[in-house]
Amino acid sequence: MSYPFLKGHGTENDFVVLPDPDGTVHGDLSAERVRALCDRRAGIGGDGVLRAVRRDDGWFMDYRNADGSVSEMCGNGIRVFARYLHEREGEAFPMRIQTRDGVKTLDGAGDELTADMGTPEVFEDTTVSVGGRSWTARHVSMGNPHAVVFVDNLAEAGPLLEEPEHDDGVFPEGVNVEFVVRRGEHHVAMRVHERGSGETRSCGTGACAVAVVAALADDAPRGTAYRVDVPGGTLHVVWTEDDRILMTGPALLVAEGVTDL
Ligand SMILES: N[C@@H](CCC[C@H](N)C(=O)O)C(=O)O
Repeated sequence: MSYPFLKGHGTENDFVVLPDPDGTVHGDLSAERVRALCDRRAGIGGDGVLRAVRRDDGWFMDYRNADGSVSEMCGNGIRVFARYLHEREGEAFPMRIQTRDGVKTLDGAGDELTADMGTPEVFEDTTVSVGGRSWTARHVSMGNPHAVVFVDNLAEAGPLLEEPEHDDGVFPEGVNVEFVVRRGEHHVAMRVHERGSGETRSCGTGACAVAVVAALADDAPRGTAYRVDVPGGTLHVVWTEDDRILMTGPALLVAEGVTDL
């Protein structure tokens, strides 16, 4: 069976978009099909899949990681999803998109879009380890789980070929781990190992979690804008007076076609 797809990315966190307005094309999208689509040699290639399903009350972003697992939210993905809805489905900004972490509002013009990512939850410190080396990490939820580690050098954690070890009691469903350095005032850079996708070029929810931890460490007033550099570009994050996280960054559609994968 052939079906349409598009390919897009936000700061080089890349996704296969699957239009499935009636929910009839992919049914219960299998983990096996997601893995085949995301395969960078035998498939289209991507860090995840964004399945677009129209519900009675609006569009739902059915996000899957490259290994076929489900996540609550994807910050770069939702900007790409909004770009798709705007350019191909005629949806106007601001637009509301349903996710497993509730409804998110997307707005913007031109190349950059802003996502209202909701209210962060900050928990106790925890520990993550790579290659026998351990760091203290701050546990932050942006709907999905993050462990944020400040380091002296982004190379410190090595190549991140495997999921960092973590406390399964704290993160029973796994965790996204960000390693972060300071670049200047309200300016940080990060690497990420994403749950279900490996080391990627960017993570939007991760950038939000990082900005939250940096703002707390800086005792920064609400409304302070943080620049977060990732290997694939730059995101800007603001923690607002009303306790919401606004993330701004690029979202591009770069290809489309049909596949029978
Ligand atoms: N790349 C995403 C996060 C995708 C989900 C994550 N891997 C998880 O399992 O929680 C982003 O931009 O936020």
